[in-house]
Amino acid sequence: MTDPNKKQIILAAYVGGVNEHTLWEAPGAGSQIEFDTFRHVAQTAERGKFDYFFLAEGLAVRQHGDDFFDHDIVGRPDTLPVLASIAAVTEHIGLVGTINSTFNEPFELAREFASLDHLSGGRAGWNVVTSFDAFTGANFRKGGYLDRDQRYQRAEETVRTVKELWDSWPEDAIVADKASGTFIRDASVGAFEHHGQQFDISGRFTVPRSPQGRPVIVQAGVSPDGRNFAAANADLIFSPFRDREAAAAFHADINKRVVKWGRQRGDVKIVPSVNFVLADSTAEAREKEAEIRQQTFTPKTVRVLAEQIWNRDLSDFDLESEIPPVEPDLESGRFVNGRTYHTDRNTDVAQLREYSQAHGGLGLRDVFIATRGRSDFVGTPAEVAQALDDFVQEDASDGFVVGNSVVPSGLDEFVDSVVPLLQERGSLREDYDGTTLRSNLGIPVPERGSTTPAIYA
Ligand SMILES: Cc1cc2nc3c(=O)[nH]c(=O)nc-3n(C[C@H](O)[C@H](O)[C@H](O)COP(=O)(O)O)c2cc1C
Repeated sequence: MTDPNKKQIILAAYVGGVNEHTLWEAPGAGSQIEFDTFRHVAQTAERGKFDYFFLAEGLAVRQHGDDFFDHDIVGRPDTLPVLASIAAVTEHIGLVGTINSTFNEPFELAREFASLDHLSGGRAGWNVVTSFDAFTGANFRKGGYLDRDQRYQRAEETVRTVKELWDSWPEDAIVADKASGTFIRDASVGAFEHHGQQFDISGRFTVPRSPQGRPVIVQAGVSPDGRNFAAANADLIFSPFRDREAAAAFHADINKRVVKWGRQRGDVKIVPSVNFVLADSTAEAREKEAEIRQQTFTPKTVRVLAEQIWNRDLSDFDLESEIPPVEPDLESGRFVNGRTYHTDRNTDVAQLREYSQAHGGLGLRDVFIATRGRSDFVGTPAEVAQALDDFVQEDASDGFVVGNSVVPSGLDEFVDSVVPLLQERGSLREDYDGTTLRSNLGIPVPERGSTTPAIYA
């Protein structure tokens, strides 16, 4: 039974594509691109009454020297066809896709998500990202990679324009009266006009108002600009803050910004990305988690991560037994093409050396195993259910985007063992109460024509 005195936990199932957290060689791991993989995760999540199924987006293949990461190719199919196919084999679960706002036109985005909303009966959501892969822009004729303020300027106007397009059809525009031969009530439906800094467009929008009116808007990005953009424009934030203290600080900060931008506290739900390890006893779960870290940091992965930090070829060094005794290359262009490097390379290397020395001269691989890639919720199902519940009730978040290192079968045990305990605790629905993603999330449909404050205007 849901308990009216408790916050209800939002749950999403995450398929992020293959990266160093995905144990693609594990016995339970399947293809990262075949339909059955996505179907399995989505249907399992729906069995667990999750709010939505969630896909990340990677638009460029990461490169390492002259080599590329084969993982990226087999783990990043295009988001929208996957979600549309999943709409056909699920009934209730929301379908949220990550799409970059720099490289797409509002007209295309509005059409795609409104169409998904129609096909799924009101279950579509768009995770608006601006991307941290600077080299992504090289794939596109227009847009390129923009500075952060420009990226968010474009994101804001893109989202505003998309909402205008979604709102261009009134709910009652289609009459479809066979007797009189009247299909559309008023010949002006769908008319739009937007004249802004980024877009100067006018015409007729081609997709009638969709079941949610406006599909759910999600955001991921944590700079002050990203936070303001989300606070003013989004319904939900996909957050990277999984540590309780950092998550609570982020939750409080976002809610302050939400109020600053004229909305109500709680209008923007925050869901961090988390993973879990379950076993019959705490000790067993910890052992299993340590084993996963051993498997995660394969020699190949360690070398790529190290070369990303050092920004140079490290093939002459034995990373099993030493920390490379060379300094990072601060001058050359990026040796590993992937995520923009945000922290200071010298500081990162100094910290790795310090940890190694403090622990009897560990090699780099063991330092990574000891310090990185820890799972967030480790224990028995009862321990994990309690920890998840406390996290939400104490306002560190409003729910979780749950991922697992084994795709697609990793989610099964969570749904079979943790979900019933959350339901028993009164923090998770026993069945879907709404028919749309918005109604299940408790996020009302904004009034047609309503606007959000413009931060970058
Ligand atoms: C939790 C999280 C997930 C993200 N997922 C994606 C993604 O799937 N694809 C992508 O291109 N960018 C993704 N991003 C990148 C963000 O869109 C953003 O560009 C990046 O965090 C830098 O933004 P910031 O300057 O506001 O921090 C993600 C960011 C976060 C924090």
